[in-house]
Amino acid sequence: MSSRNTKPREDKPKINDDEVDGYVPYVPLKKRKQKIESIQEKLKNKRIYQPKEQPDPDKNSDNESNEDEEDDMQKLVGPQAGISLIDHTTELKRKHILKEKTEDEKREEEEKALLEAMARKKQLASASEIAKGVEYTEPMKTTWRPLPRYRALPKEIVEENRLNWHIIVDGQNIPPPIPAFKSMRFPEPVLEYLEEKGIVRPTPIQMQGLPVALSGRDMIGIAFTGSGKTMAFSLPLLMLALEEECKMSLVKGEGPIGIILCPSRELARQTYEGLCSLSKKLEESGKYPELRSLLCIGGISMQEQSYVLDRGFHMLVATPGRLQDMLQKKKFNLDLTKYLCMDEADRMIDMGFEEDVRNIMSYFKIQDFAQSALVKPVIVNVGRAGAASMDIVQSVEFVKQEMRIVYLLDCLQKTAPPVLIFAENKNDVDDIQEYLLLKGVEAVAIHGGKTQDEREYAIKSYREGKKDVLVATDIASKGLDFPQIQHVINFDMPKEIEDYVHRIGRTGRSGKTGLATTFINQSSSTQVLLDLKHLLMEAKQVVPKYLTFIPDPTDKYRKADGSIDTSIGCAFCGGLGHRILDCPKLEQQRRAEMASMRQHESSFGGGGGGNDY
Ligand SMILES: Nc1ncnc2c1ncn2[C@@H]1O[C@H](COP(=O)(O)OP(=O)(O)OP(=O)(O)O)[C@@H](O)[C@H]1O
Repeated sequence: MSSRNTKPREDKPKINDDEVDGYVPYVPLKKRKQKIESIQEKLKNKRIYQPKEQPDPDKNSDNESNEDEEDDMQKLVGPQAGISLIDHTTELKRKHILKEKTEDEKREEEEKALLEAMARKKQLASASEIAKGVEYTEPMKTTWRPLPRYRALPKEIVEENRLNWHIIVDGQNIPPPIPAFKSMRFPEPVLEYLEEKGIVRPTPIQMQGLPVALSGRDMIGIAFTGSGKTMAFSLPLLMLALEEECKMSLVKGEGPIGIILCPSRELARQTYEGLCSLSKKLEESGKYPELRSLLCIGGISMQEQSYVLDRGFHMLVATPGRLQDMLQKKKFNLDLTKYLCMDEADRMIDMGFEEDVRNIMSYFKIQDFAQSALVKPVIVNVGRAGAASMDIVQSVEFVKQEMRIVYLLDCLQKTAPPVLIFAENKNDVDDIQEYLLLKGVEAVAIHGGKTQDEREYAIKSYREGKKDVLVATDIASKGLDFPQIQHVINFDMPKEIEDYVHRIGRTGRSGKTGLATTFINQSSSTQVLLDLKHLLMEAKQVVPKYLTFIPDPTDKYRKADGSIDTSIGCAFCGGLGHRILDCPKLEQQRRAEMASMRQHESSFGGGGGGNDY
């Protein structure tokens, strides 16, 4: 009989009480606990990069015929066929192919087909590697391994610990979560650095993500904003760089050992600075060698970093466009590169960097490197992708368009500084800053129209507490970590709920609470307001009346007890107020793809120019 049956369930995981004592786990989403298995199942279908399915030699002929059907489906739909998946599904409906099924079954099947086709399309294998037919099937080897006492933990205890920390995993031979940095075998200076930063215990994504990445396994990490993902991918890179440098010192023309790709310059700089501080700490101890990092983003010249380039460098933090440019110019190569991390990978693809990322992949030569971006990947999920942090109080207010700027001043009184104000367009950002300056508020602003120097000045002075308010477009919403932001004000509701989650996620970080105020009015799109309503419900926040009056198409998915299965939402964009089949973002992407195909056809078609063999 298991101990679970004989004594009351313990809140604390069973590993080592010294290590976990006092650990306060993340506030759970109630449903997740109850539905852990069903979520795991859904995770497999989520819109994340999935490895190419390996052919199964044991497959029987039935399966083969299924595969044929799937292949046929692939040929029939998608951009290459010129028929969208949505149109294809509509056509299927028209032909009554799904006639015998219940409404729910039909919807599930349609969603599944859509997701599977998308996952196939999303593989990030480099074109040239595919052409060469190179296949990598084994994960990278590192010398790191969990301490013997963790390796010896029985499977049931490991699973129970994951459950208690709300960690969901998927994949083969996954290392156990480890609840203490010390037990992860980091060098003493790294532990000191973490302690100085107030980072005493790993967050759940770090407990599980670090052992996975340190073991050299490919990983897809999903966790909500502000939960410490940066450390989860920076520390393994640092350790790999250290291992390689200790084996053989890097010289001019060598490196990087690993790359972190970021969707914005600001995020890249923040991650780069973190790596530099960690390396400095190691070197200053006198026990470890110098590890060099290079920042490769638009707006800064490589000349400035000639010291690093002249000596070879271990770690590279870059934005995709600039990295591709540097590779083309042969400023460095990826011959020694073993580690690639894409921070906010889905964002990067959304922002149109997919082609750049594919090109970057084609510069990898190391045999052990992934052919399709991921080999036997481990999925680590802590919190629904796209869920808001439970440490944020979300206030949504109906404010007329023309009243917003004046009302901002009242809003600023709600908390002490620092305050971050988001607006969708650059002109609004400029107007708000100007207005606040006139009213004597110390405000700085950033948006894509500002020079790199202006952007850096704004971020630096705000981060150092010299300015009370930062006004920004979404440029500052992704991953930027400002200490202690008290209040985020959304001057407008962003077009997508994902952006809303990123924006408000600038507060309520590292276990602290924060406030987010959002102005809504008739100009906000109905779709995003519905998503917002469901997000507020999920996070147990007050739902303003205005939102409850909007006709809600998800009512049809409501169960007998009145509740909605909020753990599902849209599997494409994460919005809870609609399903994937009605996803506006997917529709937008489909249009963009069709437009780009037409453009492609018109630039290549009919020219009779011959092939470039
Ligand atoms: N284990 C920890 N304990 C306490 N604070 C931590 C811990 N790990 C990271 N932090 C701090 O929490 C803050 C947020 O971390 P980070 O920026 O990595 O979050 P994130 O998950 O990447 O968020 P986002 O999704 O917004 O990018 C940082 O200031 C970081 O120093």
